[in-house]
This record gives sequence, C-alpha cells and structure tokens, in this order.
Amino acid sequence: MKIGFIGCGNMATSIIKGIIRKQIIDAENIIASAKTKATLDRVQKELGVKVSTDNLEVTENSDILVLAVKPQYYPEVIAQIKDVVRKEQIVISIAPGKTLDWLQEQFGGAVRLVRTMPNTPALVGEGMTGACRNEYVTDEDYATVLQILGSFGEVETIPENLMDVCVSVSGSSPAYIYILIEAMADGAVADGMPRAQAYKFAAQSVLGSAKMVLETGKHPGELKDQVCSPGGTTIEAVRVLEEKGFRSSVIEAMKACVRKARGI
Ligand SMILES: NC(=O)C1=CN([C@@H]2O[C@H](COP(=O)(O)OP(=O)(O)OC[C@H]3O[C@@H](n4cnc5c(N)ncnc54)[C@H](OP(=O)(O)O)[C@@H]3O)[C@@H](O)[C@H]2O)C=CC1
Ligand SMILES: O=C(O)[C@@H]1CCC=N1
Repeated sequence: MKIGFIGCGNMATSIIKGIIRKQIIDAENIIASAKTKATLDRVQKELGVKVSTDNLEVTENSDILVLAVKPQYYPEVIAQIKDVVRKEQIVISIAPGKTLDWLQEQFGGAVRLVRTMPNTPALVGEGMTGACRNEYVTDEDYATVLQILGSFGEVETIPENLMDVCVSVSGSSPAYIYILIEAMADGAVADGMPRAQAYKFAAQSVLGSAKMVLETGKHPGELKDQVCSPGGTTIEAVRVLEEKGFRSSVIEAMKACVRKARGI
C-alpha cells in the first residue's frame, strides 16, 4: 500500500507522523509533494518519506492520494492530476467546504472519493476525523481508508451534511483549546506560577477533563457540578465565566466557523 500527499504542511505532516508512529505504512511507501524546496527538505529530514515537487509523480506512485493543499488550490491541483488518477485509486480530501459533488465535478469522471475532516492532534495519535465517501468507493476501499485514518486517532463516518459542523467541533477546535490553555496559564502566571509549570497544569487538566467525559460517559454538566463545592472556589470561577459570556462565545465562534466552511 502506497500513500501520496499533495501538499505537506501542518495537516499532512501530522497525519504522516501519526501513520509512521503506528507503523501502518512505512516511510518508504509514503511520498509527498510541496510547492517549495524548503518544505521538501524539512519533510525529508523530519519524516524520512519520499519527496517530489511533481504532483504527477506523487499521483502515479500512490494507491491512496491525499489532497493536502489549502482549499483555494484544490481546483488547480485537481486540474493538474485528473488525467493520471487511476480508476482504482482512492482520493482523500481534507479540505473544508469542498463537497463530494464539487470534487467529482472537478475530476470530471468516476473517481473514488473520500471526504474527511481531520485535526492536527493526529500528530500525537489523538486525532478526531469525520469521513464520508462517494458511491464509487467500495466497502473494501473504505475499510482500508478507515484503518489509515484510525491509525492516528478516532474516526467516525458522518453524513456529508455534518461535515461543516465537523470543521468547527474537531477540525478547528484544537485552536480554541490552545487559546484556553494559554489563557489558563496566563491566569496562573498572573498569580505567581512559573510559565512552564502553568502550561503543564493547564494542559494536563484539559486532557484529564476530556478523558473524564469520554471514559465516564457522564454529562459534562454533571462532571462540572462535581467540581463545584457549595460556596466554594470553582462556582466563583464559573459565575465569572457565565457573566463574561464564555459559553456563548464558544457557540458563536463555532457558528462563525461553520458559516465560513459553508462559504469556501
Ligand atoms: N491545519 C489544520 O489544522 C487542518 C487543516 N485542514 C486542511 O488541510 C489542508 C492543508 O492545510 P495545512 O496543512 O494547514 O496547510 P499548510 O499551508 O500548512 O500546507 C499546505 C501545503 O501545500 C503545499 N502546496 C501549495 N500549493 C501546492 C501545489 N500546487 N502543489 C503541491 N503542494 C502545494 C504547500 O507547500 P509549501 O510548504 O512549499 O508552500 C504546503 O506544504 C487544507 O485544505 C486545510 O483546510 C483540515 C483539517 C485541519
Ligand atoms: O482553518 C482552516 O481552514 C483549517 C480547516 C480546519 C482547521 N484548519
């Protein structure tokens, strides 16, 4: 099994590292292209995969091809490769806003397409990916793709109409969490904790809280209530978060994210 990446920036690098880490595909069976030599040098050194500036070479040398360029470059990249994509090849999109119908139209023929929305925690094997496929992808093909996507975290098949929501809740959401961690650390530093220690305390608390939601199956509100002692410290913090619109800022930010995804 050979996998190719057209574009090798933040997302492709995270996916490739995740795949290599789990030994699903060896580095020698992975090929990636980029626009600049600087990126290819970095990728070769950091990941040990084959590299090329030629998108056709990547296409010809892969069974599964991941389009890992920014959405605005999808039309030019697809126009470049569409005549060399083979019938049995599987093409994976990771771009927001690009529907299966749109992708199909750009290829101008029957192509096995899987539309996904991954996220960068793939790099540490804790990604969350939403996926859906078109009618040309066989069950066997799709099982292979799910195995690859599952090698760097969790993967779930979702209806295509939820793909824009997936962008906001998992594709983009690591950014919100990093801001939260940074803000929590700033708060701790403001009250005297050394910066490096503050990041550790904040990040580990986010990690632990996420695990509590996933592993206890309890409602997040119930878990929150367990932390809030009557007349205690936590409810004071929660009161201020509510006053400052924390919950509403997250919801509105996510709605803006979905609107943007729908317009790409
Ligand atoms: N970053 C994220 O958290 C996520 C990103 N995505 C999606 O993943 C895709 C890639 O995003 P991301 O990795 O962040 O972007 P980056 O800008 O980090 O990487 C894009 C890569 O594409 C390369 N590139 C640009 N034009 C071409 C071309 N014509 N042929 C070959 N390579 C080209 C760039 O090369 P060079 O470096 O030489 O300029 C770069 O390596 C996007 O569609 C994005 O929406 C999806 C989920 C999460
Ligand atoms: O910001 C973006 O457009 C991409 C898609 C999801 C995460 N990053």
